[in-house]
Amino acid sequence: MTIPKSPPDCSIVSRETMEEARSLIDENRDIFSRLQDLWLWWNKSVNLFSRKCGNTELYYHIWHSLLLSCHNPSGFIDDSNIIVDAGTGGGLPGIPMAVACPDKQFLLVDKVRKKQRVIKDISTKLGLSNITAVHDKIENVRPNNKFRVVSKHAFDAADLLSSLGIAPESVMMLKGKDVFEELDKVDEEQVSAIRIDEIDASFGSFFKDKYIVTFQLIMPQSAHGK
Ligand SMILES: C[S@@+](CC[C@H](N)C(=O)[O-])C[C@H]1O[C@@H](n2cnc3c(N)ncnc32)[C@H](O)[C@@H]1O
Repeated sequence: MTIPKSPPDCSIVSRETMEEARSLIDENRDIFSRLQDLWLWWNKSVNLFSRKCGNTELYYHIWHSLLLSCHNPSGFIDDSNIIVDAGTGGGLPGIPMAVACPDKQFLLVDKVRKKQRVIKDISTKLGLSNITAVHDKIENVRPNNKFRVVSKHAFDAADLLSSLGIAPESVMMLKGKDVFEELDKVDEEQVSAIRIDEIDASFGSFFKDKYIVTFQLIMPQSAHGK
């Protein structure tokens, strides 16, 4: 397996995927608008986003998150019904993904207890019964069925892969351009394939230098227990 070292090795997230994610926001305008209100309310007392964060930034956070639902590189994404959001913070990408995929179960994991209070409150108020808030380190999370992991701006790629308590089917991360340095540290024996897709910055400056990185793992679940 070759680990991509620099942007020229990347594919581009397709325009169809970008548009599909944007359409999901339009189709769910009411619930996302209530979500933004709840986030802004909670952000006054719990540090979820920067203090300057407003509706425009939250709109792009939602769009970024939905890209992780819509992006489906052939052969990389499995049919796992459980999706673990590692380092979810205030619920990104997990809450928007749970709105977009009501048939999947989402475990939103964060090691900070007060962030889990936020997730529980928002899930209840929005009626999202497919979200479970998990207050724990990702290292300790061990779903008992096939699962995949998503994560947005929360972990160094190599650190996340080595932290997982048991192996998911795949790991998909939204990352900045620092990902290329992080890939140097990835254990090649842990992954069978890596794919990197650059997000099309012609959709706006919030997409500049953003990448979706997808890993297929080869470690058998039983052999990776810690
Ligand atoms: C920079 S925030 C990103 C939050 C969110 N994903 C977003 O895009 O806004 C990183 C989050 O990861 C959580 N975190 C860091 N290490 C963790 C670990 N080992 N297990 C679970 N959560 C962790 C932190 O508590 C924090 O809420």
